[in-house]
Amino acid sequence: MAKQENWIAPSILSADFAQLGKDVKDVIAAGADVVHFDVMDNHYVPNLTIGPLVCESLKNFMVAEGVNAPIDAHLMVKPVDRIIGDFANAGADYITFHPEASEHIDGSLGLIKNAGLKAGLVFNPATSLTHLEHVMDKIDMILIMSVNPGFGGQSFIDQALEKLRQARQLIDASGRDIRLEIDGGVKVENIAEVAAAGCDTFVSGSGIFGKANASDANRYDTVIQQMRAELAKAK
Ligand SMILES: O=C(CO)[C@H](O)[C@H](O)COP(=O)(O)O
Ligand SMILES: [Fe+2]
Repeated sequence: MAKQENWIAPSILSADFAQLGKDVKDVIAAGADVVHFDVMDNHYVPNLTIGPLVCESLKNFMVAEGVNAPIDAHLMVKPVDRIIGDFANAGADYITFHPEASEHIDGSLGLIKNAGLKAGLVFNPATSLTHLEHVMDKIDMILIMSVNPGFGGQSFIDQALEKLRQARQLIDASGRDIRLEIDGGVKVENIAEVAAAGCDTFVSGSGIFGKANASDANRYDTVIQQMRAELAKAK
């Protein structure tokens, strides 16, 4: 299956939570495609973020303001099953989870698919892609972590590039429309290399919402245009 259109997915982990709706509206208006919504439980990962209530408020705000972008809920929650329905009701469009956080990967994927959402598996730097073997027919997204999950602002782990290439081969062999997403340490400087490895969905938190862009009046337009220009080079 040919690579899908490139999507830039700002991670709201690095947004200003005191003005989350405004930050999301501005970043989508600046040309981003997807809202990457990081959910951390202080158990599966050593950090605590936001849950379904915030997802629902954000979705309602987006609908009211005409902000048209899918919400990509990255669940770093163990066990994951109980919270899946809450995120489906809260307006998430994609739900991805980590194989280590599910007792029955096929069952958890089924909960997401039966709720009418797109489903994906997330692979930490040391997690094998073999978890995909028997569930490729239920997957809409593969998310490769290029940092260990838990925090924004970490450095990109280069081994993720080889994993992206392997995942791209699996997607091509499946003949299905499966998005290949990267998460962690993605910036203007390395996005072209990531795209060349087969990625089509680029999460970036600190690279978009970071300090460098905080004081700029066109703060998100500039960085997203630069990312698009780099992606065009990678074609
Ligand atoms: O899932 C995550 C961390 O677990 C975040 O999505 C990720 O770290 C994005 O932040 P940054 O682009 O700053 O690395
Ligand atoms: Fe994430």
